[in-house]
Amino acid sequence: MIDDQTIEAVFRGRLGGFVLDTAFTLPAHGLTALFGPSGCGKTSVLRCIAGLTRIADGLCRVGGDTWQDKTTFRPPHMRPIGYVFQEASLFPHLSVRRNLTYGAPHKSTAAGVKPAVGFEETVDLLGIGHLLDRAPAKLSGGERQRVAIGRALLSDPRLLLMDEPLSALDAETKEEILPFLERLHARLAVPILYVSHAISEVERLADHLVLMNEGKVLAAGRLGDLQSDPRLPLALSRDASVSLDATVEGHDSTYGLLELSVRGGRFLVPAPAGCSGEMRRLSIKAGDVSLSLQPSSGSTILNILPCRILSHTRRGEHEVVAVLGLGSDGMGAHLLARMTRRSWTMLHLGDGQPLFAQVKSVALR
Ligand SMILES: Nc1ncnc2c1ncn2[C@@H]1O[C@H](COP(=O)(O)OP(=O)(O)OP(=O)(O)O)[C@@H](O)[C@H]1O
Repeated sequence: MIDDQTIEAVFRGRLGGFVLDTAFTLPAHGLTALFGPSGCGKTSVLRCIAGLTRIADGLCRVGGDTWQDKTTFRPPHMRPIGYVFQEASLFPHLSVRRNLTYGAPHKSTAAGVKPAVGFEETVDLLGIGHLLDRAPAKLSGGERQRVAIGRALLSDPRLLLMDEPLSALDAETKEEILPFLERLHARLAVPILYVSHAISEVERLADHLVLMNEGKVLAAGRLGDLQSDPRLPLALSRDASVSLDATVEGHDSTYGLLELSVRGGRFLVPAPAGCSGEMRRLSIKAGDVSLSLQPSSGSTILNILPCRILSHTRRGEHEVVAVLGLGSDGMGAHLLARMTRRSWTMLHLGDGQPLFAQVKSVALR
C-alpha cells in the first residue's frame, strides 16, 4: 500500500549503454541501504531520486509528495534532500561553521517552523564542536566527511541521500566515523538512503535493504529478512550473516558479558555494560553457528539456544546453509547456520526439526 509513510521509486530506461530497471517501495523512516556490486546502478538510482539524472519513465514519491511522475519533474533544488558524496566537497574559503550553516533554510525558521535537527544537536551528534572555527584544509578526511554530513542535515532535508560516504576513507577512519553514523541513525527521524558495496557497513547500519544487480532490484525489504532468504545471494555468500536488533537485559561485570534478548532467545556478548532496555545491533555469521541435537554440557560455548530448522539450501557441492527460527517453536528471530553436507547427513537433519543452535560469545559483534 502506498501512503505518506513510504518512499516509492520506479526508474526504467537507458543511461548510455546501461539499462536501469528498478522499482521499490520502502518505509520512509530508518536507514535503507542500496547494496550491490560495483556498476550495478546504485548511484544512478540515488541521482534519479535527487533529480540529478532524468529518466522519462520514472516515478518518485517521498512521504506523500510527488517529485516525479508522468506529468511532474521537480528539479533538484525543489527536492528537500541532503546529499553526501563519496568525497566531502566543502567550500575551502569558509570556516567549518559557515560551511555548516550555508544551506540552512533561514526562511522556515523565520516562519516559525523549527528544522528537524538544530545546529547544536548536529554539532554534538557529529562531534565537531571543536572544529567550528577551522578551515576545511586543516581537517582530516574523516572530519571533513563529518562536516559534510552536518551540512546536509542542516539543510533540513526530508530525505538524506548518502553515496558511499566512507569509501574514500582508510579503514581506521571508517571505524572512527561509523559510530557517528550509528548515532545519527538512532537519534534522527529523517529517513536515509545509503549507497554501499561494503556489506559490513550495511550489516551495521541498515534497517531496510534494496539489493541490486545489473540495473535491477533483486529484492527490497527488511535487512534481516533479505539476509536470511536462501533464494538471495546474501544468504549463500561466504560471509553470510544475520543482523538482529537486540535489547540489553543485563551485564555480567565479572566476565564483561552483555546479555541481549532477541525474539525467541538470549545471547551473551563480550561488551561493556549498557542501560537496560537499550537497543543494540547483533551480527551473527552463518559460519559461527553450529547445530546440536542435544544441549551440550561441558562446552565452552555460552550461547546454546533451542531452535527449529525452517528451510535449507545446498551451498555448492559440499555445504548446506540452514535457516533457523529461534525458540522451541521456531517462531523467533531467524539465524543462518552453514555446515558441511557431511554433518547435515550424519545428523539426519531436515526441515522442521527441533534442535539447538550454538554460538560462541567471542564470535559475536
Ligand atoms: N549518464 C550516464 N550515461 C551513460 N552511462 C551512465 C550514466 N550514468 C551511469 N552510467 C553507467 O551506468 C552504470 C551504473 O553506474 P552506477 O554509478 O549507477 O553504479 P554503482 O552501482 O553506483 O557503481 P559503484 O559502486 O562502482 O559506484 C555504469 O556502467 C555507468 O557507467
